[in-house]
Amino acid sequence: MLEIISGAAVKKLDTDFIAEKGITSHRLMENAAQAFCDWFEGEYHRNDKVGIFCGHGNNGGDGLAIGRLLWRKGYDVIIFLVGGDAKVSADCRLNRELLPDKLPAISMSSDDIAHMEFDLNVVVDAMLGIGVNRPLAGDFLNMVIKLNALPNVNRVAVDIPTGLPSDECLEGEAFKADVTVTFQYPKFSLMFPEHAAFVGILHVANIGIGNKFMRQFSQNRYYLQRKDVVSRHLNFSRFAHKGDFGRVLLVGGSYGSMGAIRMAAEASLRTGSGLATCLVPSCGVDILQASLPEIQVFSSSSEKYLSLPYVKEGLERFDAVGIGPGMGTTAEAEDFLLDFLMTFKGPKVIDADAINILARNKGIQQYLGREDVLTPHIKEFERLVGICENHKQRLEKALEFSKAHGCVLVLKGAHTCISFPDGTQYFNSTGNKHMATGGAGDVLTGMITSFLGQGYGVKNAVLCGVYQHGLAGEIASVDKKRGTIATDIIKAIPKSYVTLGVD
Ligand SMILES: NC(=O)C1=CN([C@@H]2O[C@H](COP(=O)(O)OP(=O)(O)OC[C@H]3O[C@@H](n4cnc5c(N)ncnc54)[C@H](O)[C@@H]3O)[C@@H](O)[C@H]2O)[C@H](O)CC1
Ligand SMILES: [K+]
Repeated sequence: MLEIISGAAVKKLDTDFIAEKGITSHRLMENAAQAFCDWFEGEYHRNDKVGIFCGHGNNGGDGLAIGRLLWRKGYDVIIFLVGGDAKVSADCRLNRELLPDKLPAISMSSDDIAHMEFDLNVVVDAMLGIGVNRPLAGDFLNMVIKLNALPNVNRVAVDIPTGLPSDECLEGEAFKADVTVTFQYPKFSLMFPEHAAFVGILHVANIGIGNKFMRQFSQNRYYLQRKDVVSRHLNFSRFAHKGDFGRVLLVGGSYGSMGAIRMAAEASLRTGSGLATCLVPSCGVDILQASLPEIQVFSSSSEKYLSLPYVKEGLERFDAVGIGPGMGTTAEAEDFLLDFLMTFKGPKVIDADAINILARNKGIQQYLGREDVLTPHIKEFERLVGICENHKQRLEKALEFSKAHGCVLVLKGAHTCISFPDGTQYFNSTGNKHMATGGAGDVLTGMITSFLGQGYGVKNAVLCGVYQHGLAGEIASVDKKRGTIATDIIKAIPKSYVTLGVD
């Protein structure tokens, strides 16, 4: 599991690593530059005009080494040196000295920054990295504003966009990257939605520092990747029958909002549940049976409202429950929900309106257990805990909530953050902007419920569910882009197993 450590710890991390390996800091910078170039070669052509904007610290040193390596590979490179007379770091100086004579390198005066015209296809930002310690001003600020405004260029940030602090929220301006190639581990602030427009697509480049070195700086924050998920999947024997894959119950729906529960149910089947049942008000029975013949439907006696007594006796037959999608927040829905949560003690995913209802109730702890998973998006989350100043505070409150209530909290969004009562937080690496579409959350509810029902422990169920939901979204959007809708994500769930090599 890849650690997300603080920017402040990186200096010590580097020192420990190079001491143990008996290499120089210059060698580590060369590794970083090489890792960047390996990625770059897969993305850009030799005839692209590449401008590399280098500062005076080690981020600038990376940029210079990148320039030298790309130039040797035959790329059309120009180096721009930004930062005037500021003190140059030792490795940055060494890389300035190593620049081949024929590789053009221009020192940018304030006047150049104001007036120079650029003819570039790719802008590589290596002005400032995680050493940034104040808002941008002067030459750096003017350069960033100018580069952000250039039309028709691809913008790539080295390690972190210039101006973004690694652990805090941005104050002032920063470079707006289309892609950020970050070294070794994603910096904490790259996970904040406020920074999405600056970070662009995130790529993590391995520069060879093993987890062993990172672990001593652990902050119990992890970046969830493919390799962490595959081994968490259960294997089923060829003699398995449908009961072995779990019976799940999806509870919710109301007049005009029956699609949400239908999507959750279909997602649970596509994730592998043996049997899926929906519990809905009776106005939903025909809709669900006609649109999803693979499920069973239980209904309350009421046309409009969910009720429990009718099914109370049969609840223990279900291995897991997903509750909330489309349920509404009426007083009737509230009575039903609270009664249901007190009755069914098995693992549950609590989503959407079920969260909104819990948010207006005091003492919600009594309704939540260690196998329960809440899946709010940001607005639902703030109904639970109050308005937050920024995402950093939201992440702190998510962890506090999980610890205080002993349940799992999945804060949805780009880099969905999963908080566990043991104090750990996991940030998801899959998914993209095309998943911001109505019903995507219902699909996630169905997927996590399915894994819980299949007998996955709660940690594995949530990590697999969140990662694979994002992966299915990526697969679905390959040929649909902004036309991707939630049912496309459901259809892509089987392919996500294929991609992971899980049968
Ligand atoms: N293990 C790794 O991840 C490695 C990362 N590397 C790269 O090194 C940078 C961090 O380098 P550092 O020298 O510490 O910091 P910067 O290059 O970001 O620059 C610091 C420099 O800038 C001054 N400064 C700070 N804020 C401002 C500002 N707003 N305006 C002007 N100047 C500012 C500060 O005082 C310093 O003088 C990391 O991001 C990676 O890119 C290495 O390659 C090795 C391995
Ligand atoms: K940078």
